[in-house]
Amino acid sequence: RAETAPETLTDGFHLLIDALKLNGIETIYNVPGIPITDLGRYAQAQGMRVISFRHEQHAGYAASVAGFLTKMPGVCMTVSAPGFLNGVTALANATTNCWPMILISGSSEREIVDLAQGDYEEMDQLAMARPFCKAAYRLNYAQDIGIAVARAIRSAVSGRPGGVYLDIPGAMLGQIMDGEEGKKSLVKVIDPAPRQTPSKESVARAVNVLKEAKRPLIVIGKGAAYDQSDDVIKELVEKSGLPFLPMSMAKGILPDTHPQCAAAARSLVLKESDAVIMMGARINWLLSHGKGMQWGEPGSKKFIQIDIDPEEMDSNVEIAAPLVGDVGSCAQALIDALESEGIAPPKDWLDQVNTKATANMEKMANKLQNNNDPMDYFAALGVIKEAVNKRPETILVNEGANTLDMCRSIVNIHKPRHRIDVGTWGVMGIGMGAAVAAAVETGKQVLAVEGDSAFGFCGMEIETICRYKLPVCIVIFNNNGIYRGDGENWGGGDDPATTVFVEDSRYDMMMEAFGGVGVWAKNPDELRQAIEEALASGKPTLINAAIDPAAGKESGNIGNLNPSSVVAQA
Ligand SMILES: Cc1ncc(Cc2csc(CCOP(=O)(O)OP(=O)(O)O)c2C)c(N)n1
Ligand SMILES: [Mg+2]
Repeated sequence: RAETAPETLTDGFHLLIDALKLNGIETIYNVPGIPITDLGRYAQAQGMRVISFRHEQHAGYAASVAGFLTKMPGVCMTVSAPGFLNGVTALANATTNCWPMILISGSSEREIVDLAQGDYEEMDQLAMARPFCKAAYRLNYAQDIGIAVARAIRSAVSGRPGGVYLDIPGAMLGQIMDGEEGKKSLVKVIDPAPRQTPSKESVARAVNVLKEAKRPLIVIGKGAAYDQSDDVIKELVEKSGLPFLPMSMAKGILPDTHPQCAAAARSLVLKESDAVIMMGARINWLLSHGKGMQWGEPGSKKFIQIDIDPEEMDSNVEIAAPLVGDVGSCAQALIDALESEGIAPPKDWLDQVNTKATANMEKMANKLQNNNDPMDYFAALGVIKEAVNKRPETILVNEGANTLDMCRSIVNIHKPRHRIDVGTWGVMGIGMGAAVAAAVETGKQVLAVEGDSAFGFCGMEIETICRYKLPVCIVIFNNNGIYRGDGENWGGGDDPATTVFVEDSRYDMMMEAFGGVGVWAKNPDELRQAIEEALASGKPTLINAAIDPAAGKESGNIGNLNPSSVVAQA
């Protein structure tokens, strides 16, 4: 009797993994649990990297940062209901930052959810996800997995990137189908984020604005960093001769030490410029909505805005020349048009900016060299600055208030996408997920500069960092409290409710508990030594840098966003 070949079968578990791998997705950031634990095991068995965290919010932050770094959607996988909800913060943050990620959550069967019959971790997750993401899909049948994953990838990366939710009821994973049929059902996405070129008229309009400008400026946003058109952006900046102002996560597309970098003369260029090219940068709260005294007289400048989303135009201020398209295509179109128009670089203006920037940098340099005891932010950041200048390949992760604001303006970045921070929302707790993703996706050394309060949002993930032996050096700026230590209650007195932080918390001992290197650094020399050893060894390290609790300002540079009470002042 001829042996009949055993029928090859596949199932939802394996089709989902095959669909992700077919589209070049090799990593899953997750917290295992019912009903997705086996999905993670099978993914590992099929050669995927499955990085398991202690909390889904940080797995989600890692997935979103992976999206920012790779232009492919980072994948976060969670259990139902509470695990899903923990992931939604990261999904919403990804959508706000325009970073591509896919949150895949196990869920309950529809017939139980729709009759609210009280399933294990029951929730109508698809409905809950919709307000916080770009697109949300549910998979009911294994044969739809190919097209669903394709749609999720395309939704995440096409146009303005963002978060996508994919709901997978547990039973669907167990559905079987013929192996060959299964293979045929898979879809490899073709050109998921097509280049979008601006119209000729829009380019001509922008060039006309630049022709009349005496003091033009380019503001480069994280959307430009995401686009990975680094060479074209550099060419546009250098051929046009314009000063450029990099937003926080756009630092490094051109090095902060570039002669046209206006970061150290930010107030001058925002106030005095008469034409501003916004390149992948939204005119939102981070730029005071384009209004107020920092922008000079109302109506004193014309905006050219490069954005992939036409609806971003006029969101806050009138845009004289909208350029709709991806950053690379728009920058190239401007280079070609400027060349044919022969517009001369604004030399006097650039000299004026340079003079101001140089003077400001000299003033700052003097502040960085101090041995105040206790150590202050300036001295500690002077050490961080040196370390990154010495190893420009290091990826800097940064969060906090003073720790964030001062690090952003003091520590130079020399390479694109080598600074990852709190993004558009200013979210605390992004640090450890970002550090894991940066290390996993790039293989590079990561230096995470954390406020002590910010670290508190994600500190348990140091166990994840140690478990995977990732090259991450965490420096906690420990001023014993949120914002500026806790002057009013510092030392706490007797009432524990008013003592926000323990004086001299020993975060370094936490790291030792998980097999990492822990150091308590109380002055710049100890900090320098500890960082040097960590970056040389690549070992997971946590340096607890003691910072003067009286240093810094409440809420760093954004205290003015706080509402004030008239009654309280009465
Ligand atoms: C999820 C979330 N919850 C609260 C907040 C509000 C906040 C902004 S900055 C910050 C902590 C600042 O203290 P830290 O010690 O990190 O830094 P430093 O000034 O150097 O002492 C908080 C709590 C935000 N942004 N996100
Ligand atoms: Mg603090």
